[in-house]
Amino acid sequence: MAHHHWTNSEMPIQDTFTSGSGADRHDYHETQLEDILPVDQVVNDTGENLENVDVLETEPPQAIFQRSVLDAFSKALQWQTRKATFTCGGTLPILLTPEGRMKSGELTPILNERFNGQRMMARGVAVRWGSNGAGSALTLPALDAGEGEALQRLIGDCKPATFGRGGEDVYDESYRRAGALDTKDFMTDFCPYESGLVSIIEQYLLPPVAGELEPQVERSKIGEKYGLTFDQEVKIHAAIERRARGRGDFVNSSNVQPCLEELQVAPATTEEMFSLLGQLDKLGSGLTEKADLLDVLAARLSTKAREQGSSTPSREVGPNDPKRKMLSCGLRAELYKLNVYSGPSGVFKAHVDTPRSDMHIGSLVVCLPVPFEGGALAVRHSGREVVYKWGTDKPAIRWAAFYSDCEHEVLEVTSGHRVTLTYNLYLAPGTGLLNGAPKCLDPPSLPLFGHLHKMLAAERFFPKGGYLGIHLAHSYPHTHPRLHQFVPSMLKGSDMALYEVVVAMGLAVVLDPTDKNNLSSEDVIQCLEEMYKKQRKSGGSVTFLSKLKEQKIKDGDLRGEPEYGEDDDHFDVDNLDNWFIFDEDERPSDYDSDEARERCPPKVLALKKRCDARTMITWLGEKGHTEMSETLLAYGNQAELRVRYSSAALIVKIPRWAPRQAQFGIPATKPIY
Ligand SMILES: O=C(O)CCC(=O)C(=O)O
Ligand SMILES: [Fe+2]
Repeated sequence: MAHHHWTNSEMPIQDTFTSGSGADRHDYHETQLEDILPVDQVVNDTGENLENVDVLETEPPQAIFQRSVLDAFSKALQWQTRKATFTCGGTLPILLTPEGRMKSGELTPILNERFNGQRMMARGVAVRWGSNGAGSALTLPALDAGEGEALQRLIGDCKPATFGRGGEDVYDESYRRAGALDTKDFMTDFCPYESGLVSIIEQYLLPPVAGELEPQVERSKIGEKYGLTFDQEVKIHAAIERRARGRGDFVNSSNVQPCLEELQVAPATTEEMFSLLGQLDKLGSGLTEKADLLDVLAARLSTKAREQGSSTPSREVGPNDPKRKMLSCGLRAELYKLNVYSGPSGVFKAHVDTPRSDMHIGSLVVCLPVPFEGGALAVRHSGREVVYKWGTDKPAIRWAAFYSDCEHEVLEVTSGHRVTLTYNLYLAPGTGLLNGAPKCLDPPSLPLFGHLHKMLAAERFFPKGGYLGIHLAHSYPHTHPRLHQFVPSMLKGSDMALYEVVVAMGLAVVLDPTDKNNLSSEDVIQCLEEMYKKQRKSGGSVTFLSKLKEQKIKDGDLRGEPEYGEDDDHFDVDNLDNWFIFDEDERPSDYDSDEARERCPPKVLALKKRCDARTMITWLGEKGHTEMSETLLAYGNQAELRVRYSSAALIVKIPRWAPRQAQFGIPATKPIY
């Protein structure tokens, strides 16, 4: 077969421009709207399937249909991000000029604009392979006969591609007919970060909280009612569900005790246990309602947690803790293989990729600009399918990413060569892998470090110590109703730099959301003081980060309480004294005292505490976003998706001069690093 390669005349520039906006951009098959709806929610135009006759009388069928479609859609957005978007893909057009490929760095903004803002590759993709002294190089798209020959060589140098079956790598042409190179045998200058692919995939495939990649537990009101953490709620549901199989709304009463024991909330005495069992199964029918059991378990678990107070298990996030997943907000793409599927019968039948670790969440396939026919990539999840048809007749890089548990398949390549790079996608702490990961960044190199160091080394700067509140420059979005704690790994740009510097200095710091009244959490000062004490005791900042994390995730954050001031609407913060029923001279020094509790509504006390905390803090900078912007996608009165942007501040404890002198008291003339 004569090798096909692109020439400049075949590929005029104008053509390249139009290829991105025409039909060619949508040549993958998109899921129909009906596919999104659970079967029982698909309603025909006449509304015949609807049970609710009342609605039928007052609303035209069309409106009912529309509403149910939108309802289902917004539900999907809310709870099933994971299912609604299981894959995404796109095109990176390669710009060819009459002179051939452009050199890197020659793209102009005008060209970008003409291309609908879509990113373009101005240069080809280079691949180098072969052993020492016998290496070859190739740039794709292949523009002349020489490059065409090099491509043939690359294909010839690939090894037959195996795949995993029954725990071992096997070669079976009826299942996979392809060639492959290992990462140790080739190099490429294609970079999924540089081209913007990783950011795009992060945006589409990473849910707001990566913990949602875990199987979803239907949210119950119970968690909120009893102030349970997410983990506690999951445990309760799991304990009950495991014993309720096939019994609808009930569990066998004989299962109540095992549930209580599993959650370590069983009554201490037999009498108590009997009374509890009697309470749950009043009729002695042998069946207990799930809802009742849920309530009892939740109540007992929450009481127990309260009794144990601050001695609850550490919330530290270790390297193997599943919470690490929740705190991840970035992706890392790791090059895995170069694959070649050649016509007429290159194929990889339906399979699921082997998970490489528990942080492995998906795969990225990048199809290099080599012409071929057939060879579509089909990706499936929950009975839905997206087919990427990439038979490239234009020099472009096509790509697709999908979750690990998606079945996928490369349909038969009928002619040409389908050359792909595959990447494993891993959850990572955040853009740039800054926080928590071994750092390549040296905080003293940040200009801020010098500034802050100078301040701390001056005796006249807070000689008696104090608290510094620094408003963050960016605001941070939250879409999860409960898991909206701030984590350092979310921080962007200058905020991240500030945080890194403060931590590197060994200062006690709290990352705290501020509400619309500009108030911090009520225990922010207490939290800083505890942290400072612990640091002094341990004699340094080595364990500092994990300590911070431990304290930062507070129960309130996990409880889904309206943390950001919604509830404070009833209180006029400036005139709080109207609510505060003590006289000036008889104010209790301790808000937690019994006296204070007796005479003040708890909300007022908490608010007062926050107001007072505020006056103890010296504030720097402007509050980033003065109001919470809320995007509300609501239809009817139930399902809604909210994105909240919240401001936050870093609150730093400045130690008194004496301890500070020991730490920072170097002469101002001496260079800092
Ligand atoms: O090359 C492709 O399109 C995908 C290959 C694949 O599924 C794999 O390597 O696991
Ligand atoms: Fe695969």
